[in-house]
Amino acid sequence: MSVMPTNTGATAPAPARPGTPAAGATPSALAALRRLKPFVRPALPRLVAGMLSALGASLAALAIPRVLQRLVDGPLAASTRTHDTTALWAAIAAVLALGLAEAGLILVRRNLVMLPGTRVEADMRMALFRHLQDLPIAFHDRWAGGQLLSRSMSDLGLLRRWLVFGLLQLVVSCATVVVGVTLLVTTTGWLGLVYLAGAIPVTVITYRFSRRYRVIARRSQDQSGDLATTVEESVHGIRVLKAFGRGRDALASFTGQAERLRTTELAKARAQASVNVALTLIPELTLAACLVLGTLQAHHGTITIGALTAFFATAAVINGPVVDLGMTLSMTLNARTAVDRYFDVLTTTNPLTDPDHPTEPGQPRGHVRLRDVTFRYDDATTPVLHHVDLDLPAGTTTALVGLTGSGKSTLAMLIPRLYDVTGGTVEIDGTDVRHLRRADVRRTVAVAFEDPTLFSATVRENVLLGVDDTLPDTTKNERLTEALDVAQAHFATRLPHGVETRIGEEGLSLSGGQRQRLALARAIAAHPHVLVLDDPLSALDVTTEEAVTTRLRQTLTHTTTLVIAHRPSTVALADRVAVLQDGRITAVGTHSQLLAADPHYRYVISSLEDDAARHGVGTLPEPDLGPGLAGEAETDLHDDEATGARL
Ligand SMILES: Nc1ncnc2c1ncn2[C@@H]1O[C@H](COP(=O)(O)OP(=O)(O)OP(=O)(O)O)[C@@H](O)[C@H]1O
Repeated sequence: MSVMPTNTGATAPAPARPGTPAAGATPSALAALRRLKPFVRPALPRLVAGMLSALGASLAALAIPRVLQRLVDGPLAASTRTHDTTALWAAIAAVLALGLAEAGLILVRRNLVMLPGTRVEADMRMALFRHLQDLPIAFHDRWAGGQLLSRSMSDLGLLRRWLVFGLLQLVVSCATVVVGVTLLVTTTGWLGLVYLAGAIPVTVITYRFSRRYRVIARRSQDQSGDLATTVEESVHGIRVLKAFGRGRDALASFTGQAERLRTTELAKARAQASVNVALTLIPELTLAACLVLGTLQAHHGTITIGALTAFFATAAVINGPVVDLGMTLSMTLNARTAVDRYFDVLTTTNPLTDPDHPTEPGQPRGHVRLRDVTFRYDDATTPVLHHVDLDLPAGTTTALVGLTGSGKSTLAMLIPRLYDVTGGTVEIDGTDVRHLRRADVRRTVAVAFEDPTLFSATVRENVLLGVDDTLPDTTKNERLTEALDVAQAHFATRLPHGVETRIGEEGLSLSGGQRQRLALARAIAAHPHVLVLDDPLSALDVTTEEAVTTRLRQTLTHTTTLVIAHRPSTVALADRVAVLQDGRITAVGTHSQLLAADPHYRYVISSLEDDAARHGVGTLPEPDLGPGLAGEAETDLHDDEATGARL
């Protein structure tokens, strides 16, 4: 059994992932180039100067055969009679000067294009990262991390190499071939036309190659992205794979993907090799035909020996770019695929944007209201939340309780507008969150998730992530100390460098409970008016949880808090409890009221208690249910169990 994802892109042309056009649907090469304009424009002067240097170098190379022709037909022929070598030395000096000019111009070209190439790459990378930060969670739900990684790293690397080398090579090669062939045709007539005839098969072959190679290049770059995703997921989930002894499966799956990529790379190399053979053979065969014709012409005196020498010297200069055309073309097609893949992401529009005319937030109080809220995930057919009405008065703490999959986390994510509702409204202090700037909403609402993400940064930087940068250091320090204290994260001060200790990638060097407490501290340090806690204490032991709960209760007096409770003891934080059942709020009240009146709540709490008892973590003290109610709860539990609705 394979535990690793199998990516369809490995065997077929680019799969039509959401937001990923298939290879055939990509824009024309010219349109693809036009998309680069905003990034390339600042670098254009240097790129053009580099291109002119390269053209100059190429013209110098093409001028050498002309000098040779004059040398052979003039001074060289004369010197055999007069023994005067002055003109010979002058011609040698001219060839040397042209050779030096060519080398110098190549050096200038390299220096000119290196800087703008790296600039364009860096700018495009930053633009992509900025866009990824801006795109909503719904986008990130759909896109695999490895695909985004390969687009921002290897694709942009390909593009840079093409800009600093491939593009110039392409332009210079075309110019060299056009100027060279024109020279051949105008100076040698029929001989030049025979050489030009070689262009017909070259054009047909390169056209076919381009069509074929484009598809393979897209497949290869998509497969690299899939492979990067697999590496990322398996490194991320290395503990699970090891714990379940699934290393071999992971390796087998990875090997399969790597093999498919290898097959694609081989197909690429084969396509390139066959075009290279053709592009080497055709000019050579053409030259052989020209040699026969040229020799005959020289024999009949219709062409001078100097002109024939110049013809072959010029043809040798043209042959270089023609032979390299396969490589230049494949570089261009790889870059074009990279551009397509890059813009697949960059042109993904963000439906979750700031309004054109945002409402200016007044003095925030933290009153949250969900009115008739319905929500459906993009890729789902049915809504997760149905006509949810929930009022969270300012300064109150509400626990959200429900069976697994009932939609608690989804509801919580609507408050900071991580998703937009599909129906109804989420309001903060009477204003629809969609009418506020996202920055204003996120300044008002802080979130701590069950699965805490910590960044490769110091404890201080992680905890102060949501704190206004412009605040004075003393205020920031106070916030840090208070947040660590409330979250019972005092361990942070005992780390080797205290709060300045860098914590490993995603905080992996810390325990689950320690990471959770730092994530909680981060939410508290932001001093939000609304705090959303998605089961933030699940990894804590009973004693620590109790200490955190006590401190939170003291601190949250002025904060509107919605806490998702997976453990009965977390419910103790709340003034009141809202019950979510299959995406509907079915009851709101105090813990005791609900225990007394709501069978589903009793079932949920009893399930949570079972779960907590199994894991040896906190339960709520038994409230006075009154005669008969405890038994009722038990009956309901059995009823629910009978229907299979088990937590
Ligand atoms: N990104 C997503 N795309 C599509 N469906 C999703 C997505 N996230 C969650 N769901 C679905 O929405 C439903 C509610 O999920 P949600 O995570 O909100 O439930 P929950 O009550 O928080 O569950 P739990 O207690 O297990 O955390 C589930 O059926 C889930 O499969």
